[in-house]
Amino acid sequence: MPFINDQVAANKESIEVTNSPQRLSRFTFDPDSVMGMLRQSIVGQDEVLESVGDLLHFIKADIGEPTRPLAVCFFSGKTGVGKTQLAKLLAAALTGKADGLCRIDMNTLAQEHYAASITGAPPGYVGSKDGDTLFDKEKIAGSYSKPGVVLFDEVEKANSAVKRALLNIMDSGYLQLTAGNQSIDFRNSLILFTSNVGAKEIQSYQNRFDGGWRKALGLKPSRKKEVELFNQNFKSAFDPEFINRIDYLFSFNAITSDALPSLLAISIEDLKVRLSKKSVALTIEHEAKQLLLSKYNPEYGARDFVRRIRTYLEPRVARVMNNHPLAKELRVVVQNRAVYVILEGGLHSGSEIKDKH
Ligand SMILES: Nc1ncnc2c1ncn2[C@@H]1O[C@H](COP(=O)(O)OP(=O)(O)OP(=O)(O)O)[C@@H](O)[C@H]1O
Repeated sequence: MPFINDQVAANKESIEVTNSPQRLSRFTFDPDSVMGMLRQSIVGQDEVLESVGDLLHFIKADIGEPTRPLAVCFFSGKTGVGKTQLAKLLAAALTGKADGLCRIDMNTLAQEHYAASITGAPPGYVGSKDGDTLFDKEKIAGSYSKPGVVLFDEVEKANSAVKRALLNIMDSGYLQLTAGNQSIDFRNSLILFTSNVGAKEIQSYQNRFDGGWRKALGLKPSRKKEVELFNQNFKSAFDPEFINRIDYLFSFNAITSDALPSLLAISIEDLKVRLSKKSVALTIEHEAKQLLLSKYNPEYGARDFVRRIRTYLEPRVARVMNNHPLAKELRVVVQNRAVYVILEGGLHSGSEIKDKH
């Protein structure tokens, strides 16, 4: 069965708009504003975002099957490329709450006996009467005007009992707890899975182009071969029953150096917002940005870059703030190939933090 995103792409040309009475969706989110926010926050994933736009319009129009979740999406890609970040931002935008996402880490459910935490304890066990599970029912249910959003992280690590429970959710929009007297309704939920499946194999294929004769000849990894590698690993990690119930497949790109300036800009903006709450303004000179950009190893994804910026820059800013409690404006500069945080106006003495890297 083709994925919905393929079908949408194929049908785009042929869909005709007819004059009809005004239709008001029960959902209050505006797909275009959500997309605007996502484009400002997620970098290097243009194809993914394009399909997210389709997904949002599909949900807003409320034309899905009423006996299934609103949509089932699978986010694939290597570590630290924005899968969880996109899930969190989507959840915040759709639910209107910063912590709107119900997140289940499948890694912790890898062993058979932990399956009870997803399906509820079997009769006779602790928790069986209450139907205790890892699910947050309110976040899953959402409300009449807001979808619920559920993320199953690292789904390939779930054991087969948990995967069977997931099939039920994807199929009928319900999870019957083992206790028997309770169920969880996912029919108003957007279901997201994340997985690193195939990422290692794609990375080692790409690494072959980093040196040797392939590099000398200017050869680049082929996208077709990468898709092939993903499909092989995807099919061996998941049963056809599972794959057939996925509506949207989002394949996240590795973060390349082209995306770094935008990623740096997002990190700086984020820091500035936090500093503004302490009445401090921050300016970062161009040379300092260039030096920060040079500290990236693409192997570890955007997460590594963002973490480096935080652990490199933020303690230096913090130290100057603590030493100068009245300082209102700070500047990040480069001198002798080292980053310094100084008080605006060049009050160097006692205000510099020397680059230790
Ligand atoms: N494409 C991106 N655009 C903007 N920020 C990103 C992107 N990718 C990663 N980040 C940053 O890196 C952090 C980690 O990314 P995220 O948690 O989304 O990784 P992931 O793809 O889910 O990886 P994993 O499979 O290891 O969970 C995010 O909190 C965010 O700050």
